[in-house]
Amino acid sequence: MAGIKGIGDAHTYDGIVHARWNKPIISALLDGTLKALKASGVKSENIVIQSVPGSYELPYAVQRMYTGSQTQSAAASITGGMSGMGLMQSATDLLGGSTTDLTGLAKEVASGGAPKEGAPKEAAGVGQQGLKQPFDALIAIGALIKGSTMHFEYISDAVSHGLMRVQLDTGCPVIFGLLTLLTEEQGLERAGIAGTNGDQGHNHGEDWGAAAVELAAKRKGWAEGRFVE
Ligand SMILES: Nc1c(NC[C@H](O)[C@H](O)[C@H](O)CO)[nH]c(=O)[nH]c1=O
Ligand SMILES: CC(=O)[C@@H](O)COP(=O)(O)O
Repeated sequence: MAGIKGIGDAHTYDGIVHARWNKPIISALLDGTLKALKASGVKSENIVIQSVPGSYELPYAVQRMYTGSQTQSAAASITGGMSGMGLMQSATDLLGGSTTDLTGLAKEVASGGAPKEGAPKEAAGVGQQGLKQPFDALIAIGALIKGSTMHFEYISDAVSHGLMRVQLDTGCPVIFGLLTLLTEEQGLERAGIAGTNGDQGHNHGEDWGAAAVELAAKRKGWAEGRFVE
């Protein structure tokens, strides 16, 4: 692939779900992810952001988001669009009571950047017209910091396997934006906000956004038997 910039076109739909633990780290990672998506040409209105309490919830959330996007886009193509009905409204109606969990979670406008305190809050902007197609890629973002028990190991292992399972089961790329940290400092460095000025390290969110765009483009090519670099 000649370069990432520009390959995420106006028809690329990305879903992001982030945990709310370790908020400064998550906020920076989310900002970095959005920056990379937009730099590559993905439109803000085609990015849907959801939050969940903690990283353990990430596999379930991406799985349900993808299923919801498939249902939503199928219904939209049948009815010729669901104008006037917001994404989550229609997802709720279509998926019924079994998915009430996600519909109550916080949603943030992609252009608004970092997650704010006090989720849940009402949706605005992103996805209000409904998805015209299922997500091309999903990005799961979380920051696990090791404590003094085995909790960290169990969650890290479960989430890693869960996210892999979702992408292989659904065929939708799921970008692994889970930091498994021994210290908070490691997280600040990997979010690019370490040091006294808060600008040290490398923001891995930028890599995740770029990976999502690349996988979305390659996924489309592979589906048609086109193998380009
Ligand atoms: N300790 C951290 C958690 N813990 C919460 C779990 O992920 C989960 O939400 C809870 O067990 C309910 O199922 N989550 C993180 O993302 N980061 C942590 O450091
Ligand atoms: C990520 C974790 O599981 C961790 O923060 C939990 O801490 P602890 O093992 O001290 O309960």
